Amino acid sequence: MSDEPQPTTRDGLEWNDEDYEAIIRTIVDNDLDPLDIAALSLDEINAFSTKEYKRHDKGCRRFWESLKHFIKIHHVEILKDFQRLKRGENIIAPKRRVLIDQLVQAIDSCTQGRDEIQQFIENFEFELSPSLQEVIYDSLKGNMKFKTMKNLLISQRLQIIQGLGLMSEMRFAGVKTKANDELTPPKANETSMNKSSQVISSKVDSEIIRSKILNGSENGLEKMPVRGKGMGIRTTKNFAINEYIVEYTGELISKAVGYKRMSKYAKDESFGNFLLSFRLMDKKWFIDATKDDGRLGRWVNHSTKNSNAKVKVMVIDTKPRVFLMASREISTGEEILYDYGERDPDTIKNNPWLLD
Ligand SMILES: C[S@@+](CC[C@H](N)C(=O)[O-])C[C@H]1O[C@@H](n2cnc3c(N)ncnc32)[C@H](O)[C@@H]1O
Repeated sequence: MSDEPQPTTRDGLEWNDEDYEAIIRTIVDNDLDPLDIAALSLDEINAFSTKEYKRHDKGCRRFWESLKHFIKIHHVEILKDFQRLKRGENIIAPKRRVLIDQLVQAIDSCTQGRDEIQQFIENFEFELSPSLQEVIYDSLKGNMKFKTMKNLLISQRLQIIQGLGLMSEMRFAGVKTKANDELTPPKANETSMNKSSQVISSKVDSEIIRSKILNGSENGLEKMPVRGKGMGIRTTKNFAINEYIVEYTGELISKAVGYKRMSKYAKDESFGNFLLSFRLMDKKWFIDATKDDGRLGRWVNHSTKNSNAKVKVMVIDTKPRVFLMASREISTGEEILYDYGERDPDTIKNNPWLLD
């Protein structure tokens, strides 16, 4: 029996053969890894989207639904088509345009959840390899029917395809929540979901960031004492908006291990508060920077009102790397500050500096 996909409607969603083929052919011609766009397991996608879209309005539910289908089909068929082309066979592509149109309409009809979708897309700006970004962008830009999507991709730097999962819910986890020093598990960070999207100027940016992370770049920063806060980090050069600042390095640990350490550290103030939690693929992770590795990320202090940096994640060689990026222009001599994302009233009551 042939394993060719049937050129029929699937789940009521049709595809445009030519665009799909263009993408697949470029993947093959450029010797790209199709796993770049099909790296997620269906279980992960299902778990994530089922949970997430419940929280959104109708339009946003459609967005998540459509995105789920989109990636689902990529999983099964892109890999098959890739293999077919490698064998010199033709692709019999299913029709794909309608699905993309549905995505666009879903985005357009979103109301309350629109910011979250924008944030979602922004969070993926580093997830696709630059070469693949170009492939997808080139495939989309020639087709006026994709105008809305195109504009969105240009302004937000695409990331619709590999998508689901990198909802970066960052916060420091070890903040004491009660007088008896118990800790509550971190909650979702609503603020980070609502941060305004910033245009990333070009695909080159993600390459630069990747290389800065790999090189351990800490240019333009110095550690200094800050009154009432212990140590902090300030700039020795100007930073442009969206410029990479520093990686938050430490030990990457699972949620379970993270909670154990949180309890342990809460009992002894000498451990400080260097546990940062984030979400990736619907799983919570922690970076434990308790041990001073000489890097500067762990020394950056918090501000809700005057932050000039935001937390981002880039997956490099399957490992999530958390880093700070300038959320506005930063002048020489300014302290780097970002919002730790803690919103629990009890925690804030016991740590009033969180209102800064
Ligand atoms: C990741 S550490 C940052 C480095 C820290 N300042 C130090 O010297 O160890 C987080 C801790 O810094 C302190 N901190 C961060 N932001 C602060 C602020 N805005 N005001 C006062 N203390 C702050 C709190 O004690 C917090 O638990």
